[in-house]
Amino acid sequence: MSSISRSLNLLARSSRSSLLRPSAVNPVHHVFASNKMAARGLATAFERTKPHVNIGKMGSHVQFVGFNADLSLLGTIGHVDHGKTTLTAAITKHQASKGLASFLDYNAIDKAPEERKRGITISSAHIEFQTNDRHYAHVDCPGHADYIKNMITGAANMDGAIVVVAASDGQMPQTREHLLLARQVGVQKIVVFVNKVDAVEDPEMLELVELEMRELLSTYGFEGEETPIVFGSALCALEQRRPEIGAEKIDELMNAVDTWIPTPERDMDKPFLMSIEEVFSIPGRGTVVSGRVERGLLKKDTEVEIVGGSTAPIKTKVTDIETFKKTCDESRAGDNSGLLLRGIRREDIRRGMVVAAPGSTKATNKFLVSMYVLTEAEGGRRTGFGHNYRPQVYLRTADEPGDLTFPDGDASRRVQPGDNVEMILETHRPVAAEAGQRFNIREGGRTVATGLVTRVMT
Ligand SMILES: Nc1nc2c(ncn2[C@@H]2O[C@H](COP(=O)(O)OP(=O)(O)OP(=O)(O)O)[C@@H](O)[C@H]2O)c(=O)[nH]1
Ligand SMILES: [Mg+2]
Repeated sequence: MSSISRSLNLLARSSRSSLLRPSAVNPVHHVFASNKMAARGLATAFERTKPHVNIGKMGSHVQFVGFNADLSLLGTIGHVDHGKTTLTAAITKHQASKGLASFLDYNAIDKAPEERKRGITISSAHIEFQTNDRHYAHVDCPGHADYIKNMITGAANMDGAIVVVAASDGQMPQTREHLLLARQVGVQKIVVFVNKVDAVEDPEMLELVELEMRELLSTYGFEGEETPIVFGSALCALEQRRPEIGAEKIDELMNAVDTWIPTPERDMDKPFLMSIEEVFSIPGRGTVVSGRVERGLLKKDTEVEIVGGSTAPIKTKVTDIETFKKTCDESRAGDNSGLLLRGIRREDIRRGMVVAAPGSTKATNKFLVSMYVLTEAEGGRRTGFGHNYRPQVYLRTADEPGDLTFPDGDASRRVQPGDNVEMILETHRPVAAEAGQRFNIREGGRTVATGLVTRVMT
């Protein structure tokens, strides 16, 4: 058995590593995990070993070959009565006329009130449509706390959202609340649909709504200046009247969504990243790091960076790769690999750092995060916590002391088990993480909260 193999065997025996992976610790019931919309997230994990598994599951959607690779998850958000459900129905109707969706009428989307009361808001999510470029799963967002919890703790990331704002009212309290919600569930890109333009006479009113929306988007950390804004009438589109503000505007909206919201990349297509679980020194050869490859592909004799621990990455080259006890020329997403690093001393490397394609990730220690705080029944704390809470943060294989504060600095505020909360997380040493990264907060052997990085702050 070669020396790298020995390291990998040790790795396999160390249950510590896999146990601490966010997905494994997460005791929260994932509604999303059983949902079709999680298909993309799950598929990336399954694809490599069972390439056919998802196709059978698609049922009536078998015609959408490559479903999982390019499925984007979208949501409609916005103030009550501004037209979210009407717009969703109008989109399915318009795309259905091109053979790109099945039409769902308003009532099929707007589920029964008792269902809402029980909080099964996710069941309204079985909306799908295609554009010329993409396949979308769509949620008519309820803005319910359970839903936010599912998005924070679940496997699926929402790729983008359409915020609907009625031209007749302009932005309203829930417009703001839902933008915050979108940020909390990790949405990075938003498209605005200014609805009900049929009910507005004065073009200056539309300009005002646009101005206000751009400002509001920037306030919530979205790209207010560049965000596409489409003016139209969902009702006209649904009733097939006045195509210049109806059907044509749905086309414009679909175009905006296709171009502004990035296509989710498959793990294999992303830049290489492996979070280090173990570090070994092999006499006569050098330092080997091992772990599970999260994304991308690495060939032998390629330059990489070791990121984490400090802000400056360590540049090195991988001179040998071993996967599943065999020396090989490459390592790819899903593999457990050992990588031999040129000219690196063992003491310079620690578990929790990542091996990444040069320039693809940075180490930071300040993040805006969303968290779901576990209840005692879910294994969490009995009592809440407040400003300056200092737990242990588990992010990928990193395990760092952290400091949690409220963005508004309110030292009197407390978070209770069962809450969704937005906080600023500062880790003692910088860690490699991007928006969308999931992590866990633990203290005294229990998981206190599970979270999602929504913005990198430094
Ligand atoms: N004039 C006009 N009315 C519209 C338009 N779009 C929607 N409406 C009307 O606005 C009302 C609310 O529309 P919904 O689609 O239910 O609004 P919603 O945002 O889903 O509302 P909630 O789910 O209750 O938050 C309905 O009476 C719609 O017919 C439009 O383009 N023009
Ligand atoms: Mg609605």
